[in-house]
Amino acid sequence: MHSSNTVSLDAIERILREQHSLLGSTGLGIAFVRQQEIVSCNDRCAEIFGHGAAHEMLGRHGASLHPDEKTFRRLRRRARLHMAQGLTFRTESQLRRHDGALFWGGITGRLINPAAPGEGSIWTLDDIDEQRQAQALLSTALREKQLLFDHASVGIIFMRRGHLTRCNGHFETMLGYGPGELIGTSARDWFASTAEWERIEENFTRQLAVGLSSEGEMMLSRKDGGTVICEVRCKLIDANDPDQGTIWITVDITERTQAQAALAKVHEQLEQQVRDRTRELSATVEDLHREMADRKRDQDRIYWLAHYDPLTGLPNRTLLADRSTQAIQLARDNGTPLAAIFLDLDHFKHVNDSLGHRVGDTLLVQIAKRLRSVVREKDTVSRIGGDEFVLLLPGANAHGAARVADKLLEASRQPYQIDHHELTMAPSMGIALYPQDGMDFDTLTQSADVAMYHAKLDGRNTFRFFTPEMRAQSLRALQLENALRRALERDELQLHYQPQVRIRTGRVHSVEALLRWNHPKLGPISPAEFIPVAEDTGQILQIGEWVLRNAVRQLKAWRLAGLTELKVAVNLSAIQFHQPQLPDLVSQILHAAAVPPDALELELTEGVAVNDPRTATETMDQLRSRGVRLSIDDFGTGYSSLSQLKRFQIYKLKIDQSFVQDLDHDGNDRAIVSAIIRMAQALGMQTTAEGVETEAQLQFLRDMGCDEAQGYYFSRPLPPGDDLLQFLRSRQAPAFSSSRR
Ligand SMILES: Nc1nc2c(ncn2[C@@H]2O[C@@H]3COP(=O)(O)O[C@H]4[C@@H](O)[C@H](n5cnc6c(=O)[nH]c(N)nc65)O[C@@H]4COP(=O)(O)O[C@H]3[C@H]2O)c(=O)[nH]1
Repeated sequence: MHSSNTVSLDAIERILREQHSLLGSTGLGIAFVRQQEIVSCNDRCAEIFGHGAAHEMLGRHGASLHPDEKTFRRLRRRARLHMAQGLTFRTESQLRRHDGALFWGGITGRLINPAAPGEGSIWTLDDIDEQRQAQALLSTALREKQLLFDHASVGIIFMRRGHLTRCNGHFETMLGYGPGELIGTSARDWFASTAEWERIEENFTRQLAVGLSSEGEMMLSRKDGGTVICEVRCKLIDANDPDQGTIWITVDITERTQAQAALAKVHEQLEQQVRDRTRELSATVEDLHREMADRKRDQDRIYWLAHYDPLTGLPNRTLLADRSTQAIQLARDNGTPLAAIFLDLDHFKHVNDSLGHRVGDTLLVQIAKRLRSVVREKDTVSRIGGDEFVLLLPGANAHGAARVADKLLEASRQPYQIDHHELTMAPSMGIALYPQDGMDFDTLTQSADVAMYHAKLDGRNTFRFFTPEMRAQSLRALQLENALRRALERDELQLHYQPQVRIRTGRVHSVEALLRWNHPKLGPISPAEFIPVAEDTGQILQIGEWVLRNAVRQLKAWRLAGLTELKVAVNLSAIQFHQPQLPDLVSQILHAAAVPPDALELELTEGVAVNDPRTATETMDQLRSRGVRLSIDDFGTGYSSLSQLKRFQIYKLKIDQSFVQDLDHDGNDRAIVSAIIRMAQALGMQTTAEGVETEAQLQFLRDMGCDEAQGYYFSRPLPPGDDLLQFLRSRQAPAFSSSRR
């Protein structure tokens, strides 16, 4: 062997060792294959296929390294085509390990000598199973991501430097753009306004600067101009590199916002309704409270009015009745005494009539206070009428009640000062004791009332204890008083007229009006009986006015019927006479009936001037100056002085019938009557004798020179009917004979 052409054995061995270590140190598996079997391989190759050592691989058929025969042949066909051209065949294919498990391998194959394929091929193998699995995972993840991206029900956009770099279909649809149309657009293009964009940009920039994701709502503009309200969540793609841009997840909340707005509106409306309703309710509740308070106040007021006297604030009759009933029960249960005092103010009416109601009211209030101050706390002082009070004294016996009555009399002596008036007001009191004078409220107060009436009869300004005898006497007076209250309104009063006959001529110049009262149950009641009652209660004023009016009206009728010179005489009570307005009233009545004043004669009793001659004179002057004539009735029974008679310029004296009655057999009466007639003549006054019943009486009177006579001898007092008219006509005074004297 030539040394230059021959390779020494050592050299070959060295080369082989080098190749062996080269094959052993590479990370790739390397195998020589001839006739589809492995003839040589390195350890890595054995390791990849799951063998412990390379020699275990030797002789293995290529097909056993592939998943199946079919795969192996397909790969072999492809490799042969390639390698036959001297090219390296590369592929990735699944292979089978020794334990049967499949794995991915990266394979390259090359023929050792393309010109002689039978020399075999050399294959390298890389275990890329993990890499393939990672790739598979990656592509799955990417696919899933894309799916998510494409089908997400939220808009997803990627922004970089204010421009949209990518977005999903949902976002495009949301804004009404076609696929890809938004790529590259500026956010300003699809923000509802520049201001809105700047607001969002500033917000997001601020929040992203501190590494937070940013959230907010924004208003975008659709391609067709509509507005979309979005909820946005924005995040930097790479927190360390803001240049990478941001990803925005957007949710169209237009409908939700609108629904919320609508809901809020409905809610607000509802709340408004609730507020309105609440306001209405509280107003109603307030009204209700007010109404309840009003009602309570009204009820209290009604109760008060029903139980108290509004003027003095003292309990009224109702409350007195309640308290009396309770006190009576207590007295009965405990066997303790009880007294009631009925108190009536003497002549209180005069104060009212002369000084007016205001003074009268003030006086009553002061009196009420004084009464209260005299009695004890547990006693009741009540006002049951104009000037009537009842004091209920639990625990008081006769002695105690008398003491209280004394104290009341004592207290009443102190004058009351009202304006510039100094007034004294004396009480008349009646005392009734439980149980002897009354077992119940009504009887007890009635007894006290009766006793009071007797205190009045006994001269007033005093008190009397009730006695059973009083009741019988007073009952009639009380009955009359009550009945009299309704007499006028029930038209029970009537006037009868009694002619006054001129003795010399027998003619009638005037008639006297005499009041008649025919009560439906009590029958005819004499004025002598009921006039004092009417005077006592003050009813005389009303009645007296009625008498005046009717008498004058009747006179007018007679005058129109031809009795042109007839006059009428009307009785006037002292109480009427003390009315300051009497002269005006008389004038007004005469004027209304168109009757001349000298056709009216007012009959006064002697007593009218006794108490207050000055005022009486004034009233008489006034009446006379108006032309009215005045006469003194029942002359001889009172205490008229001659000087008074002169001063009063009385027109006529009427001789009381008590003197006339006994003229026949009583020398005294004859003397009195003749003296009266002479005196009257001396003073220039007319005389009329009352109660003339006989011719003898008339004769005497005629002889004495009496001017007129009146009595049953001529006529009883008659109602103004035909009989009377006939009588008057038959004795009509001739017009020429009429004179003032
Ligand atoms: N026995 C007897 N009596 C005769 C005779 N002629 C007349 N009389 C009665 O004598 C009374 C006369 O009236 P008087 O002295 O003014 O007395 C009256 C008068 O003071 C008063 N009176 C009557 N009417 C009124 C009135 O309208 N106002 C006022 N204030 N008092 C009146 O009542 C008193 C009684 O009146 P009367 O019962 O009508 O009684 C009348 C009359 O009916 C007679 O021949 N014999």
